[in-house]
Amino acid sequence: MLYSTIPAAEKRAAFRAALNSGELLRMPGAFNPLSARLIEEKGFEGVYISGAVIAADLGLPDIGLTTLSEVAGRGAQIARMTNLPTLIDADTGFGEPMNVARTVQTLEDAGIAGLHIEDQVNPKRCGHLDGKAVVDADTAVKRIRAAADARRDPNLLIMARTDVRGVDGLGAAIDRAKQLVDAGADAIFPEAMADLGEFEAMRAAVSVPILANMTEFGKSELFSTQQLKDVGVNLVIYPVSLLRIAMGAAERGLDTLVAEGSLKSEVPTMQTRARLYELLDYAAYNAFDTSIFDFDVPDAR
Ligand SMILES: C[C@](O)(C(=O)O)[C@H](CC(=O)O)C(=O)O
Ligand SMILES: [Mg+2]
Repeated sequence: MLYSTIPAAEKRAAFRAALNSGELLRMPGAFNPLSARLIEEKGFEGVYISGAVIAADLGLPDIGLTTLSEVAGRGAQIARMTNLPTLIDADTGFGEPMNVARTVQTLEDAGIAGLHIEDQVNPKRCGHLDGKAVVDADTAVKRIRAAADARRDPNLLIMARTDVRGVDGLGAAIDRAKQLVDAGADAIFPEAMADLGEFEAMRAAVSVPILANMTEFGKSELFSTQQLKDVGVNLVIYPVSLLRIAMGAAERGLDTLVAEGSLKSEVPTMQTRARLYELLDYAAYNAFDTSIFDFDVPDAR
């Protein structure tokens, strides 16, 4: 009931320990707060909070239109739903290095366990699209340094994402990743890797944990968890997958309603009321209520 029972600092410490365990952490993207609950219940190790999903949820393309307040607000709503660590997409950090510092503190206050900041220029775009541009090394390093210096909880994970692979190739992406680690990045998100060999090369080049982005309809093939584990990837995200699944189902349901005039044939595909209430832990709220009002006052009548 009321969800997360673990303070943010403990989630961050657990996230750090898990990242160093040698296991592959699987973090599907929660497309709303309740889905974080589902992710936890199904046995995943963490919850990802995608910038593309937050933007799409607001009916916006993922080109840096969302604000820090919107992202932190949604991040807090999702983080409070789960005892798992959450990793949030902080895009380019919402401005200059000073803004990045504020972003880090705001997301820390939102109860997030880790965040990633990328080296694209503003306006940014999805890392799997063509025509991206990146900032120079000096600016990218300043963003990460500002982020690392700003956190108050040393366990807040600062992950540097580099989009250089899609612009200047793998060699340049590896050089950039090394600079970002030297600047204080605790982990590297190499965006738009072409194949497993590229992940392997990145793994060999840096000493910190690395992330694989298994977003559909992108530049990377959808590798299995075993394949990613075998090349030494530490964390895998499925950022937009649950949104795509849910929106696909919503669209099919609406088509059925139009075609058949009722949703009767869709009912077997729906989450039942009982299952929804189970996820919400509805029964516990009833019990809580009872414990408040179930008392005996002999002289009250
Ligand atoms: C990971 C990502 O940054 C996101 O916002 O979820 C996106 C995902 C996507 O658009 O498929 C990305 O740039 O890869
Ligand atoms: Mg993003």
